[in-house]
Amino acid sequence: MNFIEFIFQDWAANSTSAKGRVILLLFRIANFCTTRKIYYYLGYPYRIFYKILVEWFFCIEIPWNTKIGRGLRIYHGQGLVLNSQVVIGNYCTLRHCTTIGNKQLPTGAISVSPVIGNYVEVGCNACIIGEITIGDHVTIGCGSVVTKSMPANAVVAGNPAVQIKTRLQAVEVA
Ligand SMILES: CC(C)(COP(=O)(O)OP(=O)(O)OC[C@H]1O[C@@H](n2cnc3c(N)ncnc32)[C@H](O)[C@@H]1OP(=O)(O)O)[C@@H](O)C(=O)NCCC(=O)NCCS
Ligand SMILES: CC(=O)OC[C@H](N)C(=O)O
Repeated sequence: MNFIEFIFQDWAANSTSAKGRVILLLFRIANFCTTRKIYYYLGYPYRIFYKILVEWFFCIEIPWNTKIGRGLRIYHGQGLVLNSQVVIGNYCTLRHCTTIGNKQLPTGAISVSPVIGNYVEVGCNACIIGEITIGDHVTIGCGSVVTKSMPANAVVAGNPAVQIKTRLQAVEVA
């Protein structure tokens, strides 16, 4: 992927959200610094600019080096906080007031962060924390607190979040 393809890889997915497009364009320019060591050094001033603009003014924290697949969609573009160790697959959707990150373990150590599959849809006000895996095509309901791994195609909701149905069942009912 060349630079232009790299920085516009989320553009089409955010066709209904100019703000989502701008935030992810700014992120991908910073994220490009992960692709070669020379860009890590050359991109340092830009990463400071990115951090100040996106964290302080847009109130979105997506660390520059977070591993995120193509086609991420951000709806509503506020109050979103990701840990840099989070891994997100292709074509996922994140909404406002959502946190994805680590937790403190009983030993006092800090856990690793979630690994999220492809085509995962996250409702608003969700917290997804700890060493867990979210399978492909999972839907996470609004207000969910997800602390356990979830299988592919699950629709999960609640605090603590549990599987309430599969995505196929959700489609059959609709
Ligand atoms: C999780 C979700 C996808 C499920 O949708 P659905 O398949 O239509 O589910 P249903 O409405 O049939 O609900 C099934 C059960 O789960 C419960 N439930 C649904 N969403 C829930 C949620 N977010 N938290 C807790 N319980 C939830 C319902 O109350 C219902 O319980 P019941 O069987 O005791 O009556 C949806 O409710 C949701 O939360 N979507 C996120 C949307 C969002 O973020 N919108 C904001 C836009 S900005
Ligand atoms: C707040 C709201 O209903 O937003 C709708 C939007 N399409 C979304 O799914 O995020």
